[in-house]
Amino acid sequence: MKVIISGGGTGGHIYPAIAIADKIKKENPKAEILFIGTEKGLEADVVPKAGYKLETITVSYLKRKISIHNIKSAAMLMKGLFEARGIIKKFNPDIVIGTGGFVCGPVLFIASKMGIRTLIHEQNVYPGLTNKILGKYVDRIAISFDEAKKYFKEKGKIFVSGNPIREDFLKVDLAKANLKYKKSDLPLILIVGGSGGSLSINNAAIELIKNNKNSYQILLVTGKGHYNDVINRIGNKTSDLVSIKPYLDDMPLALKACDIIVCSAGAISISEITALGKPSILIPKAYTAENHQEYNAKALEAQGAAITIKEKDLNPKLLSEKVESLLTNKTKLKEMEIKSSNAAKVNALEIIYSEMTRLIKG
Ligand SMILES: CC(=O)N[C@H]1[C@@H](OP(=O)(O)OP(=O)(O)OC[C@H]2O[C@@H](n3ccc(=O)[nH]c3=O)[C@H](O)[C@@H]2O)O[C@H](CO)[C@@H](O)[C@@H]1O
Repeated sequence: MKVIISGGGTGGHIYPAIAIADKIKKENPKAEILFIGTEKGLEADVVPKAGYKLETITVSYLKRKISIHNIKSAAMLMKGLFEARGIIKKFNPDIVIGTGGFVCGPVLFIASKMGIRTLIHEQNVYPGLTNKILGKYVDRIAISFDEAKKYFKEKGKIFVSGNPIREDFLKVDLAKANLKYKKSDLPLILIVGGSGGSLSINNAAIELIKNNKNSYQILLVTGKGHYNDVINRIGNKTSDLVSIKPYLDDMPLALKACDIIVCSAGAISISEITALGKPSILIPKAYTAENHQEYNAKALEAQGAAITIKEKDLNPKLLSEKVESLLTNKTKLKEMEIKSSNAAKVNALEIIYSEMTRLIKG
């Protein structure tokens, strides 16, 4: 079996792609897998580290309105289409899978025109622009939430899979996780603003760190682009109970070790949080397309597994109150853990794998 997988830009698109690749390899160790991404996206770092070959193409994002930017992007798109065609022709895959991000546009479009089987996966309730356009051309559309159905015209191609997450999250060892991330018996608060970090979450976390009365540990993951600024602003106003990292390559260990996670509301982060049954304080990023992170967060809050703070309401005092009120109410924390586990959907990989094999055979 030969498979091309394309997905890029942010972790929310790349990690589902890696999870699908790992599943294919597990079921079919002889399968050949090639990733197509861009040089600048997070995939350029993460995909080779996961042990997969990555080819890159030229790509630029489209704005949702007509603009000069879009004319330039169209020229780059033509180049990207040409490059994608060359890579696909040479590799000769049985199927091409897309997990979102602009890079998927030319790859999946040209693959469909070349008569190759195609499948896309959408992680959010509100689909990304690339996937909405691709819906017309691909053979199958995997969605994670029933509500996403209404945004695609091609109803007959849709199936609900849920979000695929890396198997490491499902088999992570607690003792190993604690050894790596817990420095004492105090509760651990993991703070992370998705794969790119979040300025407003970092701002609130800096104050939390400066004012921490040594009642809990903090692991702040800033995002690579924010790290130096955060370190400069905190200076020496920190303690042994605080750890600050730009990015974690072993998120399953950190998530397993934490008692509460404070996080933006990306769809893949939420799937990982529920897979490990963690209570969360979710701060949806306000500028995401159609405010989709707020929908993600509200859905989990409605199930009693999370507390949501809107980005515009976020301040260090409010965050600190929410963290402390959870830590002092063990019954509520336990309840949230159970409800978080109940919200988990962990068979997405089986569903996607069986659909893709059916598609290849058919
Ligand atoms: C700003 C924006 O538009 N973000 C979108 C993007 O987000 P983003 O990439 O932030 O998405 P998520 O929060 O869903 O996923 C982040 C992924 O990166 C991993 N991770 C993160 C930090 C780290 O240090 N190490 C690490 O491994 C997480 O474990 C997770 O697998 O894609 C998601 C899925 O389409 C969307 O729901 C998000 O709204």
